[in-house]
Amino acid sequence: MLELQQLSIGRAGKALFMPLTLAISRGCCLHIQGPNGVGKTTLIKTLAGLRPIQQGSVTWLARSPADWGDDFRAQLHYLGHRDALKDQLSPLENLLQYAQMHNVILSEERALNTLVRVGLEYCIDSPVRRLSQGQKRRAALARFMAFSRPIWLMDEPLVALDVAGQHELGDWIAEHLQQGGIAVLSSHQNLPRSIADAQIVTLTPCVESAWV
Ligand SMILES: Nc1ncnc2c1ncn2[C@@H]1O[C@H](COP(=O)(O)OP(=O)(O)OP(=O)(O)O)[C@@H](O)[C@H]1O
Repeated sequence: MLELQQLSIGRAGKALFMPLTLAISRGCCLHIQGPNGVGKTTLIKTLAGLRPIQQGSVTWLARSPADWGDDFRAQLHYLGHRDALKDQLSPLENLLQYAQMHNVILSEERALNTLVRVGLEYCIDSPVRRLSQGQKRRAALARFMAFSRPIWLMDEPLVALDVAGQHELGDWIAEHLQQGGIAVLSSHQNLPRSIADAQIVTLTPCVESAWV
């Protein structure tokens, strides 16, 4: 279970949204909603361990990210606004290099199968700089599918995907949930039907001024 207890995060010393307390069980998807600038991206980055927690706590399986240490990063896949791909490398090279950087054994056969599954069969060997935005997003999502990690954190994952791709992504997330994973995502759009029953949290802008 991923638990947030009275979690407050901020920018420039100011809390962004009212403290958040919630629990996400295995097999569940959390859809983070809220107006522009309320802090959805910042929250997801914080859950990914990319930004500090100012107040409150986050625990995964009852241990804080600090307790997990370096092992915490291995519990999750993170997709940000940028697809974090190397432009000069192909989707296949990106995927294999990503696995190597994370000390994961990934055979070329499995990497190829994954890229076919995400719809990149015709551009497996093209440099990423020649791909469309939607193809880049699919290449980034291939990481999630190539090797299993229990926590999927996705910031606006539907952006740039065509309608079919949005439904495919919904199906991939639903499959991940069926396997006992959890997913936390932000989206201004309605979620695809296969994950439309996601738990929703709407961030409320914090009107109070600053940290104590
Ligand atoms: N690099 C930065 N430095 C300082 N403040 C920032 C930075 N990035 C974002 N912010 C501020 O942090 C707040 C939260 O931004 P964030 O991107 O998390 O919001 P969001 O809810 O994801 O917004 P949107 O729906 O527009 O994507 C905003 O008020 C923004 O101005």
